[in-house]
Amino acid sequence: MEGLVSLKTTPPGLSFHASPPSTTSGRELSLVRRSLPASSMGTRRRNGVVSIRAQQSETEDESATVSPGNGDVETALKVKEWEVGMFHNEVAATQGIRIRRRPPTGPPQHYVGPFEFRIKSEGNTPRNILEEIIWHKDVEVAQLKERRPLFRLKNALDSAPPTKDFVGALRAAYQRTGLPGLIAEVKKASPSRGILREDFDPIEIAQAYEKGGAACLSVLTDEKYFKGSFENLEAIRNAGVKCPLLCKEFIVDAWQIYYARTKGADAILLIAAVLPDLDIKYMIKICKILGLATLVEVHNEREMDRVLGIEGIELIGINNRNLETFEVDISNTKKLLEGERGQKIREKDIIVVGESGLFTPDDIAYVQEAGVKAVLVGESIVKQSDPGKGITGLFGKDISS
Ligand SMILES: O=C(O)c1ccccc1NCC(=O)[C@H](O)[C@H](O)COP(=O)(O)O
Repeated sequence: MEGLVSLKTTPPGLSFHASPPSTTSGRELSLVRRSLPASSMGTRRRNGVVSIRAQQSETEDESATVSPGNGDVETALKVKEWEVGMFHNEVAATQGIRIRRRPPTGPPQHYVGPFEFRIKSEGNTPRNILEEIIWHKDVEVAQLKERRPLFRLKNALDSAPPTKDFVGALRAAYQRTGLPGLIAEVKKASPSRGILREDFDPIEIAQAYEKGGAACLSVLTDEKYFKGSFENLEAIRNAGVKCPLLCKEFIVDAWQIYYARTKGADAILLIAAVLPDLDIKYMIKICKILGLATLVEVHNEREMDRVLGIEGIELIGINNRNLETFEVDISNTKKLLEGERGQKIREKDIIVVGESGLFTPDDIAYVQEAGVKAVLVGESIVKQSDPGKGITGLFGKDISS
C-alpha cells in the first residue's frame, strides 16, 4: 500500500500526522510503484506542507504504515530517503542499470552514526568506481543545493548570455575538415590514470586547444575524482574562448543542469549507465528550455537501444572506457554502430561521438570508419607540452584552418 505522511513545515515544532489508511491494495501499489518515474517519488513540498510518500512491502499490514512514532522526524525522513533510493534502484534495474543510487547515509539500522564508520555490507558499499562517484555526487549535490537553491540559479539565468551551438560546431568542423569534429577535454586527472598533467592551467590549455582546431571543449568539473572544478569552466568561458563548452559532470539531479548553465556551459553529459530513461527524457527537456545541448553517453548495446528509443536525441557518445572496470577498447565504438543501430542513427541524423582511448591518427580513422562524426579526447592531447600541437599529432595533420 501507499500511505502519505504529511509534515507541516511550521517552525519551530515539526509535527507529523498520518493520512487516513489508503484503500490501495498491495498489488495496486506494486503497479503504482512501477509506473512512477524514479524522480517522482520522495519528498514533495506543496503549500507549505511536505508530503513524504511512504511505501511498504506487500506483506506489511495497514497498522505498519510508516509512523514517525515519538516525533523522530529526522529519522523518519532518512528512512524515507533510503526507501526512495531503493525504489529508484528497482526502476533502474528493469532497464539493465547496475549503478545503484542509494542515499549514502546508509540503511535505516545504520542511522546511529556517520556513514564512513558503517559496518560494510554489499548493500551499503559501492561496487565499483562509477557507483562510488555517483554516491559521492548525491551528497555533494545535496550540500550545494542548500547553499544555492534553484530559484537563485533561475534568477541568475535571467541575465545570462545565450548559449553557443555545440552540435552546430561539431557539424561545421566535420564539414570543414572531413574529419571527426574534436571535443578536446580539459582534464587534469582521472581515477584510472591519476594525475595527467602537473602544470595544469585550464585557460592556457583551453586556448591552445582552440588554436589547434578543436570544435568544442569538454571541461571536467568534478573535484574529488578528476581534480576539476566549476571555477575552471567559468574561467574558460570568461577568458573569451569561443568554442562551445561541455560541462563534463556526473549529473544526478536537474539542479546541476541549471548550475552548469550559470557557470557558462553550452552542453551537458548524461550517462545512460546511471540515469533511467525517464530521467534522461526529463533532463533533455530541461536542457532544451535552457538552450543546452545534451551528450548522452552509452557503453553497451542495451544502453544504446534505450537511448535510441528516446525522442529528441542529437548527440550520442559511445564511451570506449568501461566506467566500472576502466578497461578501454576502441572496437566498442565499431560494435555499437554495426547493423540496425547504425542504420537508425543515420536515419535520425544523430551525431555519434567516439569517446576515450584515442591516441593516434589510426585510432581516429578507425572510429571514423565505424561511423562517428565527432570524437572526445582527453589524455592523449592534454599530456603534450603544447596541447594544440597534440591535436595535430592526434589527427596526423594540422586541422586548425
Ligand atoms: O577517465 C577515467 O578514468 C574515468 C573514470 C570513471 C568515470 C569516467 C572516466 N572518464 C571520463 C571519460 O570518459 C574520459 O574523460 C573521456 O572520454 C576522455 O577519455 P581519454 O581520451 O581516454 O582521456
